[in-house]
Amino acid sequence: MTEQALLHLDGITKRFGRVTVAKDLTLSVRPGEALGIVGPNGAGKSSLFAMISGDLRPDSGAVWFQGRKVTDVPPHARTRAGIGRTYQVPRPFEHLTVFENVLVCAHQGAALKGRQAWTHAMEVLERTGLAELANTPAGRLALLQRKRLEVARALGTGPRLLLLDEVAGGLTEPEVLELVEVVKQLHAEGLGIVWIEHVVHALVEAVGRMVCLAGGDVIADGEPMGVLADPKVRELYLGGGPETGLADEEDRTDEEGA
Ligand SMILES: Nc1ncnc2c1ncn2[C@@H]1O[C@H](COP(=O)(O)OP(=O)(O)OP(=O)(O)O)[C@@H](O)[C@H]1O
Repeated sequence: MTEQALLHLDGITKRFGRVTVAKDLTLSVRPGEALGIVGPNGAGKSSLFAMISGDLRPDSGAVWFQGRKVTDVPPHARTRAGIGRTYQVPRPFEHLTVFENVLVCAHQGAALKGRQAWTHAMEVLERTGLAELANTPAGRLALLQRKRLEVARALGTGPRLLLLDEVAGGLTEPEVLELVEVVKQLHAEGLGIVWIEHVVHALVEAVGRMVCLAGGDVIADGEPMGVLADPKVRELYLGGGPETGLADEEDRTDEEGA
């Protein structure tokens, strides 16, 4: 199982004082799979990404990537190994151009040099719809472009696994749909994707499997509409949670209000 998985989290536990963000959590992602993660605020979703990327060390348990135990491997080495991530708040080099931002990631993350790095960076800008903005300083980008650049910077590192942390947050509906198309295309190209998102209908469009986290553990795992229909998910996440944009969720609210 571990050998076949792209990513395998084996019984990881992480506590911040009294707050448990992961409780003996086990989860696998297959090569080329697109997995969506939902869960209430503070469920431990971003902390999970931090433990996968190496920004945070679990108290116990192990992180495996492509059959190799990486629990003690530092973040930059995990990036080189093929784990690329975005951050909830985009962090580009504001004074560098869009192209230069991705080029830095190609150099540092993918270890590419010279023309190879240049070509790779341009390809990434094409794939993320940023080619026309290549010479624009990152600090001048609107939100959608900043989100796209965040994805482009992660792709610049040449990942096998792409971790997307709330990249649809704050976007308009047409912008969300544009982003979904980018993610679907990346998945079609064979990239493994794990996407944390509160804009649930975007996830439903883009992923084949969904996991709901609550209290540091997986409370549902399976086909997206099945997970969203799970009574535990409805109670712990959708009940008082954010807008999902899903028709049946609106129906449910109407029924409750009737
Ligand atoms: N470095 C830290 N030190 C102390 N507490 C932390 C730290 N990082 C996260 N936490 C706490 O852990 C809990 C889980 O945070 P996390 O950001 O992982 O949740 P989340 O599911 O991503 O939430 P959201 O959906 O709001 O982004 C929160 O209560 C948070 O305050």
